[in-house]
Parts: sequence; structure tokens; C-alpha cells
Amino acid sequence: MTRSRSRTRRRPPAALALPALLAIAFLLMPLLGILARTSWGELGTHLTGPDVTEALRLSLVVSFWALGLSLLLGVPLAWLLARVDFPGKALVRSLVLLPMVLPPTVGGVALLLGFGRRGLLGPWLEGTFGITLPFHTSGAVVAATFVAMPFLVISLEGALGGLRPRYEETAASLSASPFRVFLTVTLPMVAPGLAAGAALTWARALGEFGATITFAGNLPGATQTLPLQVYLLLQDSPEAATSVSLLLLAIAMAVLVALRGRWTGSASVRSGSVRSGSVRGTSPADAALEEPSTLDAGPTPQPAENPTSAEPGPSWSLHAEVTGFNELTLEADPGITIAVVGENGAGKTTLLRALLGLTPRAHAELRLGGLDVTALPPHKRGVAWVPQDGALFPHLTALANTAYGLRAQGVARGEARAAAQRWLDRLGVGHLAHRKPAQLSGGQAQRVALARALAARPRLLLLDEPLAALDQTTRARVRHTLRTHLAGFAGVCLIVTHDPVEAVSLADRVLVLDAGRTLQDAPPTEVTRNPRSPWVARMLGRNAWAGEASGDGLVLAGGGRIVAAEQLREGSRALAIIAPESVSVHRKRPDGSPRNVWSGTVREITASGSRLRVLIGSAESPDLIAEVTPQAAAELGLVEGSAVWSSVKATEVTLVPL
Ligand SMILES: Nc1ncnc2c1ncn2[C@@H]1O[C@H](COP(=O)(O)OP(=O)(O)OP(=O)(O)O)[C@@H](O)[C@H]1O
Repeated sequence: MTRSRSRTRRRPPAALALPALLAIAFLLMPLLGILARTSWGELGTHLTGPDVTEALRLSLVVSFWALGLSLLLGVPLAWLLARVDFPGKALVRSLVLLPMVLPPTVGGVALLLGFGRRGLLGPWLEGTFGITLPFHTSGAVVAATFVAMPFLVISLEGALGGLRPRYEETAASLSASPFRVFLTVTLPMVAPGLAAGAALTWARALGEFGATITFAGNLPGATQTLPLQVYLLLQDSPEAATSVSLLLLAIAMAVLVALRGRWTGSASVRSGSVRSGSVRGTSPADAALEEPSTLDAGPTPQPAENPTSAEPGPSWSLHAEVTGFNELTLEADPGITIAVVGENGAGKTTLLRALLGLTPRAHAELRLGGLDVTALPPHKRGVAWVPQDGALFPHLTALANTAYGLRAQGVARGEARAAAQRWLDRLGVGHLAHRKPAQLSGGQAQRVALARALAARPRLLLLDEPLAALDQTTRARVRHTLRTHLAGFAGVCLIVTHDPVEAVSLADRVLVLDAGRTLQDAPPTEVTRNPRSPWVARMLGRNAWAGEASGDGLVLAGGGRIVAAEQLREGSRALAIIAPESVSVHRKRPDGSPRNVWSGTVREITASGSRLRVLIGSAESPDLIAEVTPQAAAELGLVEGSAVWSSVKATEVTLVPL
């Protein structure tokens, strides 16, 4: 209410409103002309004459055939233009656009020269199939298709361009073949764009005149469609021409008004998302999932796994040699979870995409268990991917989403849905099985996405920041669920994360990437104790200062020095790691044993669980994080800007050679 009121209250600038109103008047005037000049009394007589009804029948036949042909040929063409890079693509796109800008009569001449009796293909068509297009209804269909199909291709290509490839890639990672992905994910998701394109195409075919009369002629009962009839009537009976024009106008308007929701591109998704009662298998998209599994070419079907079964299934180790942007070898036994961490741009996503076979930027020689999947396309690898936002298919219920992988592998519908329901139950979202993704919270959607990936029985599981979108409380809960379910997974799981808690608590190993290469690959305890880069140390909440070994410690890269109990070879590069809880904070310079004492200023105080983290800036050392109890902070009277002394015992400094 409030929004619509504020919308109506805002006055548009006159410089825009005036020409816009003029444009509306300009478009409206001819329509008003038809309405004003229609002889309403004779309308019935004009429209029921045999010539007019015959022309109307022909128009409908021709325009629907043209629409059908445009869908049959134009949908694949739009997909090709939107999804495949090939030489001469710009030229093909220009070719598609050409009939839109070509005068229709020129189009007709071109059709004659291409498909006419003396055209390039005409004699062959006549000789082989006995088809003569000119003066035949099929010629009118060809002419209408020629001028109308571009509308479908262009609007569908636009819709496909707006669809994030993540959904299609996820579907492929769930074993769906490219054709199945197209039918069950791409098409339903671009349905509004397709409907809009189809409406335009049909309307254009219905109104086609120039190319038809030039190519197919004006033969009553064969090629004389309504627009041609209007042209004839205009010379002999202008009133009848007006009535027929009104009829064409009414038909076109009716179609456009009926489809108006689709023009916004959101109608179907919107209606899908608010309908809570979208029941098992009743939505058209759900039905599309029940297509025969001949569409599939995924991994060999096995009986749908019962997630509660204690019987051991096959297990899959991982051996990957990655080249390209990433240069690394990765080995892991079944059941191992590896956290992949690294700075922005370190190559985490590229590594996952290489394992999926989805990027030309890196190539993975990939062996899962005893199976070399290197040469297999993404949908045959058995590598399931859960992207950051889950990428649940918005047109499918949680149940249909979860059953997607099994259906793609050819598992029977009932069996797939039963297994999907068990997975959803197991992840605590079974009661939401019939909801669409838009009706799920972030945490629920993440669980469904995980259920969907696990239900597809992958040999390798890739999770891209699975908890990033969740708030802290939900994150802790979902992390717990995730840990429980990963424990039962019989393959290797890679989790990309920026969250140290996630890395340490979920993973058996932490793989630290730097510029696409392995900087460290070790258990969390080892990485926490001896992080091999300042970035990892800081990510794990440690202070990390880089420097060069000299005497009893390190000469720091940014100036200053730190004393450590352990010694390294003089001149070697190393990191000095200091746990925040090992840093003491004082208001006066401390006496006694600590060898490392710096003066500084409190820059920031933040809460970290039940303790406080104090960031201390100093002219004598790099920034230092200290962890203190709230009670100690209160006793010291710490506030931002307080002048303090910080100290660290030499025995609390760990030196990690670089
Ligand atoms: N399609 C692409 N074409 C060219 N360079 C790319 C492409 N995608 C990524 N890159 C580059 O490759 C490098 C690795 O990118 P990647 O997305 O794998 O990093 P990341 O570790 O996942 O980063 P983030 O933490 O920001 O997600 C970056 O330098 C990035 O700019």
C-alpha cells in the first residue's frame, strides 16, 4: 500500500513525461481511428462473410504453424547463440536480425530466389518432395516464419543471457545430460522470456503481409490471409476493411493482455513461489522431471541409496593432478574432508571448476576410487557441486530438487522421490519437502542443497562456502548438521571457506592455496600451530609477522624485531606466530621477564565469544591482536585510544620457516 502510494505521489519530470504521453497518444490514435470509423451495425455481416471467415481460418493456421516452426528451430538457435562460442557468431546473430529490418517485400523477393520455383532450392523441393511453396499455404507459412522467428530468437537469447549458468552447471554436476538440463532447468527458468517471445512471434506472423504477398501470392483459400484480405477490401469496401482490421486488432490485443504478466519476466516464478500447496508431482516443471530417463547419460544407475542403511556402499578416494591456473596434486582417502582456503583470487573456485570439468582455465587429471574420470564430461564424473547460494532450481519443490540427481541417473520416479524424502528427513527439512526454494529460509535452502548433492550419490563432493549466507546462530547449527552428514559420506569432500571456524571444525585437512598452488596441506591443528602464510595465520585468528632470522629472533619485514626462544638459521625467512591469548596488555611498562615489549594504542575492541579482542597499533611493531577477559579489560580501563604496553614471552613466539 505504502509503496504504491509513494509511487503515485512522485511526479515524473515534465521533460520525460511529455514525450512519453505523446508516444502513447501516437500509438493510440490509429486504434481510436479504427474504433471511431467502425460501422458497428454492419460488423456482424462484415465478419461472417465467407471470404473473411476463410481468411481468418487461414491466418490462424498460418500464424500457428509459423509459431510452431519458430519454436522448433528458433529455440535451439537461441540456445546456441546464448550458450556456445563458435566462429562467426556475430554474423549468425546479424542473419537472425536481418528479417526484422528488411522490408517485407524484399524478404519476399529473397524467399522467391531461395525457395521459389526458379530459386536455389525450389527445383529440389519440387523434384524430391513435390512441394511448390508459392501459391500454397506452406509458402505463406514459410513467409510468416521468416519474418516472425527473429522475435523469438532475440527475446529468448536475452532471457537465456540473463539466466546464471550456475543452475545449469549444478544440474550437470547432478548427472543431468546437457539435453536434460535444457529441458528440465533451462527452459522452465526462461519460460517467461519464451512466452513473451512466442507471443511476439505469433502476433508478427498473424500480421504478416509483404513477404507473404510477394512470395506466396494472394490466392483465396490458400495464401490469402486476413491482412491480405484487408488490403483487398480497402479498395472495394473500406467499411468491411475497418471491421476486419478491428478483428485482427482485438485478437492481437487479447493475446498480449493474456500474456502481460509474462512480459515482466517474473510471473511464473512469482506464482510458483507463493503457492504453498504445490503438491508432489503436480507442477508442470515437476512433471518435466518425470520424462523418461532416455534423456540421461549420467553415471550408471544403482539402486537409490537408503541414507539410513548401515550397509557399506562403495567408497571413493581422490587423486587429482591439476594444471593450468592451478598447479597442484591432491590425494585423499575416502571420507576425508578438505577445507580449501586462500586469499581472494588464490584459485579456490578455479580448482573446484577444474575438478568439475567446467573451466578451460585449469585441467584436472582426476581419478575417483579406481575410476579415471578425466575424459568424462561434467555430468558423467559423479562430482556434485553445491555453489555458494545453493542454486536450488526455483521452479521445483525441495523434494523434486533433491530427487533431481537420482532421476537424471535413471532411477525410477517413486524410488527417487522416496530416497529424496529420506535425505530431506535426515537433514531435518523433510517437512519442507513440498515447498519451493523461495519459501525456504537461507539455512533450510542450504540443507536442501546439501541433501540434493548427497542424494545424487557423488564420488566427490564440492561445497563452495556452504555457510557463507547464514547468520551466526544458523551457521553454528548447520555446521553441526554438515559435520554429522559429512562423517557418513563415502567420498572426499572439498569445502571452500573463508571462515576459520569452518575450516578447523569441519575438515580433516586444510589446503591453503596461493596463486593457484599449494602453500600448505596439513591437518587443522598443524595449520593452526604453524601457519605458513601471514594470511592463513590471520584467518585463524593468530598474529603473524614475517621477517628474517637474526640472532635470537626475527628482524621484521616492516621494521622492529621480535625475540623467540627457538632459533633458526641466520638469514632464513620465517613467520613469527603469536596467539592473541599469549599477548599481555598493561597500562604501565611491565618489569621482569618478557623480552618483547612494545608501547602502543588501542585501535579497536571487539567481542570474540566470551572474550574481547583488542587491536593494538604501535610505532615499534606491526599491529598486534591481544585477547583478554572482559574483567581484565575493565580493570585496565581499556577503551579505544587508550595508551598501553603489550608484551609477549619469547617462549610464546613460534617461528615457522617460509
Ligand atoms: N573467467 C575468468 N577469466 C580470466 N580470469 C579469471 C576468470 N575467473 C577467475 N579468474 C582469475 O583467476 C584467479 C583465481 O580466481 P578464483 O575465482 O579461482 O579465485 P578464488 O580463490 O575462488 O577467489 P574468491 O575468494 O574471491 O572467490 C583470479 O585472479 C581471477 O581474477
